[in-house]
Amino acid sequence: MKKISLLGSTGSIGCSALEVIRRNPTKFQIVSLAAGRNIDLLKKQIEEFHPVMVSVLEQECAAALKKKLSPSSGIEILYGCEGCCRVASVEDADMVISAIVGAAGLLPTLAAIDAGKDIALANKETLVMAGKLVTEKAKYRGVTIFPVDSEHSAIFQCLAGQNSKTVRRVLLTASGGPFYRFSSKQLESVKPGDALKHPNWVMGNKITIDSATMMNKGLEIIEAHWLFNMDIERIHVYIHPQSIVHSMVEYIDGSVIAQLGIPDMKIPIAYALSFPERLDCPELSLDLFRVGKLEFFPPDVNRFPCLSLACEAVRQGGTMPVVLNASNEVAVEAFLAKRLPFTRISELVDRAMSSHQCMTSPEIEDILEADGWARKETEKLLKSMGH
Ligand SMILES: NC(=O)C1=CN([C@@H]2O[C@H](COP(=O)(O)OP(=O)(O)OC[C@H]3O[C@@H](n4cnc5c(N)ncnc54)[C@H](OP(=O)(O)O)[C@@H]3O)[C@@H](O)[C@H]2O)C=CC1
Ligand SMILES: CC(=O)[C@@H](O)[C@H](O)COP(=O)(O)O
Ligand SMILES: [Mn+2]
Repeated sequence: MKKISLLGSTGSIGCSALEVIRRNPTKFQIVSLAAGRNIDLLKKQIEEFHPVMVSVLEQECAAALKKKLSPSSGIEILYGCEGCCRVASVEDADMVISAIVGAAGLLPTLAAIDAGKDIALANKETLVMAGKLVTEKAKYRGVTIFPVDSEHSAIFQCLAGQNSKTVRRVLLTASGGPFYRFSSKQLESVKPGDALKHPNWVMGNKITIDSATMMNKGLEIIEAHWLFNMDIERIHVYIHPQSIVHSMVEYIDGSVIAQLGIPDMKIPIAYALSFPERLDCPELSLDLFRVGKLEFFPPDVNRFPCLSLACEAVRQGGTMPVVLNASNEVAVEAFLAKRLPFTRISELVDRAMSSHQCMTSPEIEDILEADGWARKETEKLLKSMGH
């Protein structure tokens, strides 16, 4: 029985992970949960999975949750980043699923690694912000990071333990989002409601907007760079509107190995939880006759500049990817709040990166400082741009 701590239990990945666990009660057991503010859903999860410890975003949420639960539940209720880090390092857990959205996922994931837990990693921002630190720490602690992100799970499966020296390149697939056929002019007037309609995946709001700007693919290039120790020049993005081929690996002999499946996150989650075994999921079946065609196109970095910004951030290294990520988080929130036009998301990130004094080889304190600086700077730029 694998004991699991789940961070971000009330989110899209969190709920899919609980569905996998629900269907495999003899294989997995939840020991702790962390969420943000959705205490109604968290209460239901507590009553079903009986964790010994939970954490929520703020003290008020913890107090409200305590009132809703039976006094005899005996559960420990914590809050804030500290509470989340305790959930992530709870003694009993073998594995931590890191599925909080954004930079808030970094410290709890590091706490889990420090405590020697294997990680099922959905929170790509962790590797974008602190890839060097996280991978080095994981190696030192003997911790394995299993990718949950669908493309990285695909690459992991295509690599099948092979030495990366035998790999010529990685073909990272992207749906292109809802606007991949839009002209620059059309992109100027897209609204949050349009951008939140991903053609193939049902996901949280932040990653859905990132898919629409293609910043998601930029973040995923950085994620693949750290997970598979691969230069970004060997990571090539392919627009694949069907989201059936989740990524491919080309070997030095010319063989290309792909992983295919329906677009359902339960597949990569199940693999990360059960590796090296595979779980029986009869309902998750791919009918290629129904899919009919699989198409591949090159990305257009002129209409989707976030891809180039992400590559530039890795090339500069140090704290630049931290700024890319933080500035993007602020810009996405501003777009969702209808403060910022869609096409200005990339412009804002670009401007924040341009005004950053990049620091090489940052420690965790430097990373957090750069994150805070970028958030303030982006807010300042937003105002100076009249938003
Ligand atoms: N959704 C998907 O299919 C995929 C997601 N990912 C990645 O996985 C991560 C999660 O994405 P997704 O599930 O879509 O996001 P959601 O927005 O659906 O869920 C986010 C989760 O994080 C919690 N949360 C947010 N902020 C905090 C905080 N400060 N402290 C503690 N908990 C917090 C939320 O709590 P609450 O709702 O209670 O406030 C919620 O449980 C992201 O990094 C994303 O890029 C990667 C591949 C696919
Ligand atoms: C499900 C998943 O892994 C997402 O990251 C997804 O790939 C987003 O789709 P895009 O390819 O449109 O970014
Ligand atoms: Mn992905």
